[in-house]
Amino acid sequence: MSIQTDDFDIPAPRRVLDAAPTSPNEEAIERALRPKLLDEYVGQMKAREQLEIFIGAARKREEAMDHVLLFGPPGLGKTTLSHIIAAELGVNLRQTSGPVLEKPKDLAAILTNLEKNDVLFIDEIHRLSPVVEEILYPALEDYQIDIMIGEGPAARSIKLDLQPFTLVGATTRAGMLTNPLRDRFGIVARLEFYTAEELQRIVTRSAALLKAPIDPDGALEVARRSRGTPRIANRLLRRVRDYADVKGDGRITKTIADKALAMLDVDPQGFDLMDRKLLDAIVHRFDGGPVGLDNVAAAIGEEPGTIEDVIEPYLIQQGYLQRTPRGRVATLAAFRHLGVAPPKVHGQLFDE
Ligand SMILES: Nc1ncnc2c1ncn2[C@@H]1O[C@H](COP(=O)(O)OP(=O)(O)OP(=O)(O)O)[C@@H](O)[C@H]1O
Ligand SMILES: [Mg+2]
Repeated sequence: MSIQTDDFDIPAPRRVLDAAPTSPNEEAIERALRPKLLDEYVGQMKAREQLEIFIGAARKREEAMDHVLLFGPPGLGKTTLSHIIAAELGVNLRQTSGPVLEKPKDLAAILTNLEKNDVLFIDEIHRLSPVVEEILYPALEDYQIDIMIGEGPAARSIKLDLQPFTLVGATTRAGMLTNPLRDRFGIVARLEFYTAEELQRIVTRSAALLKAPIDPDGALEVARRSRGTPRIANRLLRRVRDYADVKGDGRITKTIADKALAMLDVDPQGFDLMDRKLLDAIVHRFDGGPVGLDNVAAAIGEEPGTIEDVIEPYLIQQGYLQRTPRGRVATLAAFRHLGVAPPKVHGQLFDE
């Protein structure tokens, strides 16, 4: 990638449409762009409506809110929402993640330090180890934990009371949560991909924060090509701003956005090389499918987990790909997108 970026000391990301943060620098910028209150949080009406009610009720009763599970593809605003929940409740947020909590005592230390009605945010909660998960159950249910004191024959278990608290768990893979854990969340919110209009609002807001002048059409162009994902929208905005500064007068117009995004290999559908590679493999190498996940993964040299969590969800939501019991199937839209004539006999899979 040859354009100048504001994080030029760090290698260019492998994928400009990567839904995960691509550098520590980017995480810092994200924090600055993160909405702080529910009112500034764009879209996700369903999740927001639910949360507004539960937050309001908890505040009124001065109680801890019920535990919340947030799930959805990366970059849709799970971490942002967890911060907002704590801010709206007017309590502290303690943040940790599944893989960081190696031993029960790691979690016990955090739990016993929580103050009344605090929010504990556990990111990647599907990666909690079973022994850690075990001590979470009574904590969630009765605000109590059992901890072991001493070792060997002298070891004994004691019960400790905790302050009431709210667990906010985030995951990209709700299917990987154990049933007992999933059952302990009173509020389950699934985050959806954003519409172009919602992303346009996010881009416009971010541009204002970055002091980058932008036309509504320019913002919409960035929005349309961001795979329905705010993190990507904010990243593309920064790249487009660089382009506007170097090749134009700094203003982000539709034309500038178009040119910058074409240079970044983001096509008008918002697909990037990885998306096209996946569709291409299914269409050309597997005749449109059905093909098993592992086979496509091997064909394009990508982890099956990445395909499943990061690449596929958007293609499925946009109607370019279907997950069937027999494997992945490219739709007519995918054939058209690649400019390939669909197979003649295509049965009901191609109902549109
Ligand atoms: N609803 C929203 N309105 C405005 N900006 C948003 C919204 N959701 C997310 N963002 C922006 O997108 C960025 C990424 O969001 P966030 O870090 O919350 O995603 P995430 O779902 O936690 O991703 P991951 O799965 O990788 O942890 C944030 O920095 C924020 O600026
Ligand atoms: Mg996150």
